[in-house]
Amino acid sequence: MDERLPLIVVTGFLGSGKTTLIRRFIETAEGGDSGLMVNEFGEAGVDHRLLVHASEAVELIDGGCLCCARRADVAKAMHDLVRMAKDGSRAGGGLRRAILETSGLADPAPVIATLARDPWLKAHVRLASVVAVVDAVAGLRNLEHRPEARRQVAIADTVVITKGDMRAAEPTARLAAAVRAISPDARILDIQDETFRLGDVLAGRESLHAPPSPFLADAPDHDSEVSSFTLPIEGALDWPAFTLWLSALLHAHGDRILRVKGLLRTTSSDRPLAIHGVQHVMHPPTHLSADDGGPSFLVFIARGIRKAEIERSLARALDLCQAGAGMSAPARQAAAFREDAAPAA
Ligand SMILES: Nc1nc2c(ncn2[C@@H]2O[C@H](COP(=O)(O)OP(=O)(O)OP(=O)(O)O)[C@@H](O)[C@H]2O)c(=O)[nH]1
Repeated sequence: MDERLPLIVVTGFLGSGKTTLIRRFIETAEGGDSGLMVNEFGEAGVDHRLLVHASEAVELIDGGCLCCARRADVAKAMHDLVRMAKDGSRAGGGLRRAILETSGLADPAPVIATLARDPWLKAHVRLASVVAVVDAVAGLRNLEHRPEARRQVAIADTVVITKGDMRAAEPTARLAAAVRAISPDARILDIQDETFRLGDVLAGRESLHAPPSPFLADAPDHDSEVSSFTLPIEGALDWPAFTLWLSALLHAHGDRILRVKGLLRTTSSDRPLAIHGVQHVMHPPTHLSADDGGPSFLVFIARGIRKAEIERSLARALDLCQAGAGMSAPARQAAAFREDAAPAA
């Protein structure tokens, strides 16, 4: 019997639903004994703080994209989880699997190749599955326009389609055809399907994956115009004004704002809110189960938009609202941002 710790790599484009899928699994009886490694593209980790509420064994690999600078950090996090699995030091017993969530812009192939090259890890870890998450709202566009999204699907043995419940969702058959064109052998599952079981995807019971071919392990060619910045937020935000501003901003500029997320203290709740915007869509916010005392901030991953411009636009929107300029002021402010932010021709 193979005694090595199963590793499940979960990849997928920005905002496709990776953390949500993992979180749902680790909250089940079957998924509780999972060790997690989370890599985020931005400077500040949001997923990590969301997952830490559900699992004790979470390693954050922050401050950069996994496929470039952080491979040594993944190897170290993996070492830690293997030790935890073996010595049973974790309250509640040892770990039965490790799950690695890559950043939404990562090419998972170099990381997998790194793990395969480390003799100690090779002896202790078995790559059980590479799961790519594709969302039914932005997925087709991402597969068409984003090389990172295509690479993530190309290396996956399992592709999970999310967000089929949303009004703007594309039909599953169209998504499946786009996935098959890239990865003809991948198993394609839709979380809306009543036969869908999280354990079939994330439990790592069997090894599905063939090792990635060496050419996939070449250095990825990132879109150098994509950058990430963090806006620290002092005090409690005026929630109605903020949501109007953010919805209008995504509506007008979602083609350049690939992802926005954050943990915020607001006037509407005594617990921090996790907010998620994915391109043009703002998802409903969720509450952290308690205030963990961590900082309040917004993270943007965007193309051709500067931090100072967003900062100015938000500050003006909130000021206008405080000055009693009416609730449409924040939205007007966000929409007007197009002229402010348009890159010089
Ligand atoms: N309606 C709906 N919303 C979903 C589904 N899956 C995820 N979401 C929402 O989509 C938003 C982004 O989900 P995440 O799980 O944070 O996505 P992610 O891929 O981890 O994001 P990054 O780590 O930033 O790349 C959140 O608001 C989720 O609640 C789904 O199947 N249906």
